[in-house]
Amino acid sequence: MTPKKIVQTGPRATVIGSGSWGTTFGKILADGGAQVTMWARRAELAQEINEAKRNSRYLPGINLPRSMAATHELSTALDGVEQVYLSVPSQSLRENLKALRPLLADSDAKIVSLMKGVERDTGLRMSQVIQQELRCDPDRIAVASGPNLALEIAREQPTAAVISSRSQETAEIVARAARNSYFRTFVNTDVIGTEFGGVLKNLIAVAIGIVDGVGYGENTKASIITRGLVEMTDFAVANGAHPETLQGLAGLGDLIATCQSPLSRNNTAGRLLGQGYSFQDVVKQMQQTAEGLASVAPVLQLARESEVDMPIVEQVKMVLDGKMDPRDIAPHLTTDDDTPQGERTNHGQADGGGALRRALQRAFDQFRNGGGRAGRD
Ligand SMILES: NC(=O)C1=CN([C@@H]2O[C@H](COP(=O)(O)OP(=O)(O)OC[C@H]3O[C@@H](n4cnc5c(N)ncnc54)[C@H](O)[C@@H]3O)[C@@H](O)[C@H]2O)C=CC1
Ligand SMILES: O=C(CO)COP(=O)(O)O
Repeated sequence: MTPKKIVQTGPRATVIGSGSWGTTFGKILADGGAQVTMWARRAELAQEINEAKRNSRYLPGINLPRSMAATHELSTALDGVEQVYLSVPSQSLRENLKALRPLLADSDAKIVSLMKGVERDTGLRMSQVIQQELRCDPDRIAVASGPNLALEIAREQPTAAVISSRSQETAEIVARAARNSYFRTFVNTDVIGTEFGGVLKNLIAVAIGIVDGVGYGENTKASIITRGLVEMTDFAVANGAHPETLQGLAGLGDLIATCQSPLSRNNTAGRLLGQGYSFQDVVKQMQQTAEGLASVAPVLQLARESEVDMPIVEQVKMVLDGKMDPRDIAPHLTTDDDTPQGERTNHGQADGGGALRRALQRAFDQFRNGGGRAGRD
């Protein structure tokens, strides 16, 4: 095949984090014409990317674009940057932002989260942590999500994603940069729904891994995926998302990809739990980030606060805590009482508008009390 000729006339983009997704996203941007610098924690990895155009630990067998540069010096990485893409484990984002902040003090660069977790101690989404730590205009912040298993995209398999920002203009600027012959980006302005889609599908993927590990078949998995989407949508809508976002790439799309693929780290972690490994053993065995494991507790806390039932996530937590034998997991069979439950796939409607009504009530209460809780949308 004739090598592609790509002219790097696009924006100067820096990716913070050279793991599997950060490096893949750097390739997406470079193949779309951006001038890409990767920041890596380890000097040896920066050197490997620069000299061999490889990241052998995270993307074995993948040739990276010749134009892609890398450094382990943050100040070099951020010099003159127009777009900053963040791809570190969610629990380490805040500490990384503290180092970035002085270097971006005079910058109006767009800041894009590629991450799919919530902060364990605060329950905040990544865009909220960015806004807090960089103290920047939320219109400069975007998030990327969708069915985006890194290795498939690094192999240039055709894929779609969504870029979301409160500002349509920012979403479009980022979507134009993060687009090439094998990667297509759509836009929306529902940041809450887009971020929660990515967080919640990880938890459902852990559940699917567990039942897979136990040896249950397709009926069980399809039941959990379908009920999982209801659970994801109820939760996201109660926390301010638009239900249609959860039917899109960042919700259903990512749920399908993550629940089906052995490449998924969340799915893999679940499978190990289902095979009988303890939570501690699973954490030791995982070579890469499985965000779902850290997001379970804060998501359940938010669910309690917003009065949303999450039987699947509850049972995942019980398995993680060693309080439920994986063979007993059957979250789709959970019901509050003996009365047959409505299927409720039209969120905020068939339950008498419960989730929607509760979200409106909360907004009204916050308004009456003179504003929302700090840091939340
Ligand atoms: N891998 C994938 O297919 C996709 C991953 N994501 C999300 O991207 C985010 C990053 O995940 P991956 O790149 O897959 O993880 P990974 O485990 O492949 O790489 C994580 C990177 O962060 C670095 N790192 C670890 N701790 C750090 C710290 N304290 N400070 C700075 N850097 C640190 C590691 O050295 C590594 O380079 C996660 O939120 C994940 O959910 C989103 C879409 C696809
Ligand atoms: O987010 C992903 C695919 O869209 C990657 O999923 P895992 O983090 O489970 O590998």
